[in-house]
Amino acid sequence: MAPLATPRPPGAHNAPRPHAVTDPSRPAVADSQVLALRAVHRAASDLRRGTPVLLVGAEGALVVAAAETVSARGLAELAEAARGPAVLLLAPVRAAAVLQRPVPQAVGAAPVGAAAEMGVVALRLPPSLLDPVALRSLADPTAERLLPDQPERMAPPAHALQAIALAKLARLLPALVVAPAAEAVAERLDLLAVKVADIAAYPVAAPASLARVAEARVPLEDAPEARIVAFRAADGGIEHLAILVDSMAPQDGLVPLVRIHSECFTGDLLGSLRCDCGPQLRGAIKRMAADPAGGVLVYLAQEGRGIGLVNKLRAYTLQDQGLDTLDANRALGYGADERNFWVAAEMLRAVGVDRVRLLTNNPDKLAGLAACGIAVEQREAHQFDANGVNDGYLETKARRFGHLLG
Ligand SMILES: Nc1nc2c(ncn2[C@@H]2O[C@H](COP(=O)(O)OP(=O)(O)OP(=O)(O)O)[C@@H](O)[C@H]2O)c(=O)[nH]1
Ligand SMILES: [Zn+2]
Repeated sequence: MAPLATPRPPGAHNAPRPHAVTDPSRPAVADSQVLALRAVHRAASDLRRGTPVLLVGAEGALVVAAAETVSARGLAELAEAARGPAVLLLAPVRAAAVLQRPVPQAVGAAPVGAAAEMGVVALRLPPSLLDPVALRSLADPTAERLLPDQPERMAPPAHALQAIALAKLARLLPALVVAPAAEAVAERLDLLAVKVADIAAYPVAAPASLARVAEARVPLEDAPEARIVAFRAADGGIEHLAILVDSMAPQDGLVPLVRIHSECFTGDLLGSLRCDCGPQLRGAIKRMAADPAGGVLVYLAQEGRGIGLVNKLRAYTLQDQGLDTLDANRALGYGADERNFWVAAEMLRAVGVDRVRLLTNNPDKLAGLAACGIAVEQREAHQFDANGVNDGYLETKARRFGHLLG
């Protein structure tokens, strides 16, 4: 299926997009954009290390550290750079659990994708809670312990939403200890500064910078002519893969089968019975090889519907305590589905595909891909039987995510 491996000429696509995916040897990404992506990625890495970072915008600077990772040293740096008391930022559903009462934003039964998944709540922290163990307990519903004091609700500071967005990009729990910052002190402490506008732009700007970095023939059991193409964004983040599956009975001019598959370490590699990812992955490749149009499987490095493997394991713990897959995500402070479909759309265009027959049961994927400029000409159902363990998971996808059956 040679055309799949050849990028289309610019302008061949139906819908507008922010940037073209380019040859890595001739990056079309502006230097300023590379710097912005790099700053966001570095700030996310610092949060993961427990180091505070500075969020800078028109409304001043906020020094922030992730509640999950911050150490005593990080808290001391934060206190030194602060010019006001530290507060804890939490997603509304987590804040409601900590306060043991509803907060106005937390509408537990709201539909997927509703505004209830946005928002942030700020809590005043008494000194007894400014401690790494207490902060982890406040952030993580799977690590709760009895605390000496209760935090109180207050108005969130400027840049609070962007702080939550940065924690999510870092695949950390969206829970941050923050304070208004003295920029000069933060600079002296060598804390990294990132612009809030760059955090806001990142979900579209990073995929727009994807470049093909490697490509190889990898014969698969069900698709002997398969090729894998690797893509890397200018921030240096983890690579995404496109698996090009040639048809065993090719016919030119047909719309290819496409599957957007989010990484699932447990299901794809280990054969976990909690989900249906393994059968869907292997089944998609098999179907593509048998289809006259062949296909592309986009393998997104967005484990756990974009919350990361560690948070997915936490979500499993909560599911073992009785929550379903959707409420478990929300209890952690995440939305039901945090994936970024720009990544998939840019990769498809880069391999010459802008019209697809999408293998999915998920209506949000159809809409998400279409919103990123890919013409979804048809949906192909991609259902596998329940296995005795994932029955409740599949039932929740049908009932609460609106998955289409058949
Ligand atoms: N957060 C979370 N992610 C899960 C859970 N179970 C599976 N996943 C992740 O869900 C993703 C797989 O979703 P998809 O196969 O794209 O399924 P879908 O969105 O339900 O849609 P289709 O399979 O296309 O119909 C993978 O990244 C899995 O790691 C869970 O209980 N919680
Ligand atoms: Zn899975």
